[in-house]
Amino acid sequence: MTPERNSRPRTLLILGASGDLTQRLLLPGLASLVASEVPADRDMVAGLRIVGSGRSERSRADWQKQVNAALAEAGVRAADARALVAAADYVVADPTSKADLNRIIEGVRAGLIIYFALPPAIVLTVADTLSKLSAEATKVLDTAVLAVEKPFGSDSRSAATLNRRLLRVVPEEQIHRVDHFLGMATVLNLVGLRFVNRLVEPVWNADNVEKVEIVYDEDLGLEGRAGYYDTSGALVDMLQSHLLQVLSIVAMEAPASIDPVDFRAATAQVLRATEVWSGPPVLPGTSLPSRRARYTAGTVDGDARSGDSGSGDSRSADPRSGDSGSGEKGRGRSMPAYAKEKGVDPSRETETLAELVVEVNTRRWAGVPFVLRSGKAIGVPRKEIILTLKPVGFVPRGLTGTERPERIVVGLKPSSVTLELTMNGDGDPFGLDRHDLSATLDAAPITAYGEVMRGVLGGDPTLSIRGDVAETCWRIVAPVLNSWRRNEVPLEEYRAGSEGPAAWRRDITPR
Ligand SMILES: NC(=O)C1=CN([C@@H]2O[C@H](COP(=O)(O)OP(=O)(O)OC[C@H]3O[C@@H](n4cnc5c(N)ncnc54)[C@H](OP(=O)(O)O)[C@@H]3O)[C@@H](O)[C@H]2O)C=CC1
Ligand SMILES: O=C1O[C@H](COP(=O)(O)O)[C@@H](O)[C@H](O)[C@H]1O
Repeated sequence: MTPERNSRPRTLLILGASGDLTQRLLLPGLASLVASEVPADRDMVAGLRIVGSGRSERSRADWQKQVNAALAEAGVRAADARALVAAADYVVADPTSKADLNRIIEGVRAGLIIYFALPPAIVLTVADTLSKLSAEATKVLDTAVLAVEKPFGSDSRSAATLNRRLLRVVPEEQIHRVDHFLGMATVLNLVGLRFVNRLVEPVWNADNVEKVEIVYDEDLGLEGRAGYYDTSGALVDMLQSHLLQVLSIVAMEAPASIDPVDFRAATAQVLRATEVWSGPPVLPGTSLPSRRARYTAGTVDGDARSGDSGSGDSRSADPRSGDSGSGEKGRGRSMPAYAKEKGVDPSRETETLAELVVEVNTRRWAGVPFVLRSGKAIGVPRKEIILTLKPVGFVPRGLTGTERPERIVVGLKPSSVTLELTMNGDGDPFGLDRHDLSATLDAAPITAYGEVMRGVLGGDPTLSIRGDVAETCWRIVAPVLNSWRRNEVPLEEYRAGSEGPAAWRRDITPR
């Protein structure tokens, strides 16, 4: 049975609608489609019934207000929002209860999309519950699409189990494994940048590239998400999922087309060839291919250059801010030490900053280290991909200032592409300096989650993670998770608002 694509009316059932993901990302993503100037986007959401569900008591009117607020925030005119808001409904239900799910799903008369906006720990139970529903509900599920968030399982085995159990509910083509980094405009732009530009395409390989860094450093802290984050940490939250997906596009061969089969085969090939780095040390100060650290108290104010190594000394927090910490976004915020955040179990040794070096064992990339890094509470957020190029084979005698390598820097947020070139500096034509050729891209009108929703609602799996790939990503990081569990890699500290432990700072190529 094929999913009912774009058949209208359809019902989007969000399980866990009272949560952070729904509020901050899913509804704004949907709203960006409604606000889109592209008719096909608006078409995708026209006639949609957005049903929120959760155990929390909540009224239909409250939910409609929340949907309406997201639409208004995206600039949707009240007249255009009216039908969607009026059709929106909220059902108090436990997603692990058969009776509750039967009650909701039996009533669905049109194409059903179920979005699991739920803590990863209960996803398997919910999948199992879905596989045991009444005949009437099961009939509705026959054509349903299931959208499942990351992290998908907690290791290769549990990911394989989850795959099998989801397949008891719907076939693979109706499962959408979400990774919103694949919906980021800049990540998708990599495909065009890499494969269409004569200047870029020929240098994108081990003959020309010394090192690739994929960095996603955020100034945000825990943001009240201890329940989830404290059991995952930076490696699982960011590297195992998002950054490996970015790597798969950075390193893939040109697919024959950008249809889902070709595109996903090309990215899967990269991840199947990816392993923890086994070559000579890449991260200075350690012979290991990974490092981890967590933040101590500090102030995130954007001026991190004087950051220290994270002594755990809460005196570095800004006493004037009166801010209790990471519950808010923005700058100039004092943050408590991660270990003192509400809901954190300090004995878990959860890392908030992780670095991992991997290799991609393909003809194109063998021998090139790929450094993945992501941290929270970092003073100067950096979200970019940096390709450091190898020096040219010959430099005419007399040219000076050629030591600094050229780089291609792709900004993930904000979106930009910069070619860092060596050219003549002021005055002396043969004394060279670094100059940037930079293009800043306008913010995409469709958010990354809007792009995800486009795929989910449109039944297009191009940006959905294949089931086997979800398992592969765990295989890649398993040796690191194991060595961290065995305490072979020390958990270092950095002050919130700094750039990470002092000893690490020089390693990520400075801008
Ligand atoms: N938040 C984010 O920034 C991002 C989140 N994600 C992913 O999205 C998913 C959801 O994240 P998020 O919204 O932050 O999660 P939350 O912790 O906010 O949980 C979402 C909802 O799930 C329900 N819930 C919690 N525990 C249970 C339980 N034991 N049984 C049944 N329902 C439960 C709660 O609703 P109620 O109590 O009303 O039932 C809660 O509001 C996760 O997989 C996460 O990794 C992905 C990218 C970003
Ligand atoms: O999935 C997640 O992503 C966000 C970072 O993505 P962004 O689009 O919000 O910048 C990260 O903060 C969060 O911890 C993680 O769960």
